[in-house]
Amino acid sequence: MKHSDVNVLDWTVQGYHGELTSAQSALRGTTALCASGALTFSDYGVFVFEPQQPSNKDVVISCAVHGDETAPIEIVRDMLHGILSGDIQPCQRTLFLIANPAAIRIGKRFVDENMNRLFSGAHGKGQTPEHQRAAAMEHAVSEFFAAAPAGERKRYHYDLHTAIRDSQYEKFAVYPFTHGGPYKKEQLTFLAECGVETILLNQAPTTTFSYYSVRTHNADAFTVELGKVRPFGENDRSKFAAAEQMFTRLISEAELRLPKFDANRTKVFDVCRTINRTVEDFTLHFPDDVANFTAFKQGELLATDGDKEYLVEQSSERIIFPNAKVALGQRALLTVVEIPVEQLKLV
Ligand SMILES: O=C(O)CCC(=O)N[C@@H](CCC(=O)O)C(=O)O
Ligand SMILES: [Zn+2]
Repeated sequence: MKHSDVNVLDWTVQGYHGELTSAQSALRGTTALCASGALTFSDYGVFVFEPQQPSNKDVVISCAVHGDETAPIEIVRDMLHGILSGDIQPCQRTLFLIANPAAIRIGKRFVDENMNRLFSGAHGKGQTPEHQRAAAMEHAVSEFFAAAPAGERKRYHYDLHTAIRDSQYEKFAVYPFTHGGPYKKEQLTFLAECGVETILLNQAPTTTFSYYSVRTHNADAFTVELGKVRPFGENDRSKFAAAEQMFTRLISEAELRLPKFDANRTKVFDVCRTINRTVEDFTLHFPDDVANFTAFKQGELLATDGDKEYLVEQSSERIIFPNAKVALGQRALLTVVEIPVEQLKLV
């Protein structure tokens, strides 16, 4: 059986669940020779492209940390099929990850635990398949970066998601905590070229996949939100065309030429509060159809966590990622305020 005969997404989900024929499962650990290099099917949901010619970038593109966020899964699937068919000819080392096949199978955000709270060691505290898979994803990233040729290299990780709600800014990215380090104009420009012109600055360490790659591997890494969660086949791919094109260019061009940084292109929001759910009796005091980045008036009640009331503290405080159903101890809501790009330490 040839690698190009399989649908990499079906192969991943069925292989993870032990449902492949022996001919299909025999592809695990094998390599397909492609137009510009070799694509190894390292494991279910783990695909490593090594170019024939030396490159200077190591790029990780991941999807399905949340299993119902299908647009990124379609993008990764189609990029892999493009590489196998020769339509995409990468010249940069690239690791593609389909992170949570079990959650894809049931069409849910997760099975037992939110995988995007299990990185940077958090997976060591539990035994669910999601804990194990988060560890496996970290291992795949570590092996990939460790296997790079010697010399000066640039590491990137784009962890692709879609949001549960509508958003006033359809596409946005989370810039993980930099520990005081500068923000990169090149990355803000790359994201803007992807159509991602809204950035959220996280101001604390987290257990997300993107923060893991920043902190552990010194990569430029982002959680990239490409619109709203929809079932497979219902995504309007024209909305992500710029992002797909830029990810393809990133891995296919020896030197990606970007326009000059333009501070006016990007809106930047700083996280001002993280509101956690600590008790069963947690309520959000606004409707489910209130979009991400909606601004509230000072003094308005946002949430109650048992007896504790969370009121809007600042004018123009906006909400993002509200979810009253998160597990106890987890983030149920962030509030953000817009800040001028000029306020950032930029390099
Ligand atoms: O729409 C939502 O409420 C959640 C969308 C989502 O999965 N967002 C990520 C953000 C990760 C980060 O902060 O870098 C998540 O909640 O895991
Ligand atoms: Zn997500």
